[in-house]
Amino acid sequence: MDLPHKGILQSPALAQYVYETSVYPREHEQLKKLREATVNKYGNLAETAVPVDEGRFLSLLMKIMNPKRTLEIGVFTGYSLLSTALALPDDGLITAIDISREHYEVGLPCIKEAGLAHKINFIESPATPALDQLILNTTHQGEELFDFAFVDADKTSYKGYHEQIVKLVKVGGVIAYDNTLWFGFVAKEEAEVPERFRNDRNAILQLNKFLASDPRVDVAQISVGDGITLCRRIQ
Ligand SMILES: C[S@@+](CC[C@H](N)C(=O)[O-])C[C@H]1O[C@@H](n2cnc3c(N)ncnc32)[C@H](O)[C@@H]1O
Ligand SMILES: O=c1cc(-c2ccc(O)cc2)oc2c(O)c(O)ccc12
Repeated sequence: MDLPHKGILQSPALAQYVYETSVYPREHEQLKKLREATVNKYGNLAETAVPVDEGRFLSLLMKIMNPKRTLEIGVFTGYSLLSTALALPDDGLITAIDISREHYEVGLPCIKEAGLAHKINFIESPATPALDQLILNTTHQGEELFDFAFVDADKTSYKGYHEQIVKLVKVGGVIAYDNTLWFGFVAKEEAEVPERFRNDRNAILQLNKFLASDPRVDVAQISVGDGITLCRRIQ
C-alpha cells in the first residue's frame, strides 16, 4: 500500500525532526520492537499504525487522565494499544476490539515481554456487535463505564461507533477519534483527492461536522499524527 505522507507535519523532514528529537529517545524498547516487527511482517501496511508521535501523545494523555477502564477499536499489531497499556495503572484494563486477531498476534510477544498482557482483554469481533454487548453488560450487569476510548478502525463506521461509545463512556470521560484530518484531504476539493481515499474522506467530513455540534461532547481537534479529535462527554 502506497500512502501519502500522514499528518499536519506536511514536510517529512519536519516529522523526522520531531521523531528524532522528542519521540525516539523516549520510545519504550518493546514499542520499538513491535514497530519493527510490524514493518518486517507487513511492509507499507505498517503505515496504518499510529505514528510514533501520536503513540507518545496517547501515553502522556493516559498518564494525565489515569484511567482505570479504556476501550480501543482497531488494534492492528498493537502500537496504540501498547502505548496506552504502558501508561495505565497496574490495575487498569483495556478492552481491545478488532475484527481480526492475526495482526494482534504479531505484536503480542512485545506486549507480553513488556509485562502488560494482564491489562488487555482482546475481543476478536466486528466492533458494532461487540459494543452492543458491552452496552448490555453495563446496563444489565452493572459493569462500570469506561474512562477513555480510542477509535482507529473503519472510518465509515465512526459515526455509528460514536452513538454506541457515548453510552459506554462516563460523563467526564474522553473519546478519541483517529484520522480526522485524513492525510489533509478534508481541506481539499474532492476532485484533488485520489479515488480510493474519497469514501473515507466523506465519512470523516460528516463525522467532524457532526461532532462539532453534538451537545453531548466537548471537542478539540488535535493536530498530531493524522489528526485526533478528542471528545469529552459532558452529558
Ligand atoms: C488503522 S488499523 C489500527 C491501527 C492501530 N491503532 C495501531 O496503532 O496499530 C485499523 C484496524 O481496524 C480493524 N477493523 C476494520 N474494520 C473493523 C470493524 N468493523 N470492527 C473492528 N475492527 C475493525 C482492522 O482489522 C485493523 O486492524
Ligand atoms: O489506508 C488506511 C486504511 C485504513 C483502514 C481501512 C479499512 C478499514 O476497515 C480500517 C482501516 O486505516 C488507515 C489508518 O488508520 C491510517 O492511520 C492510515 C491509513 C489507513
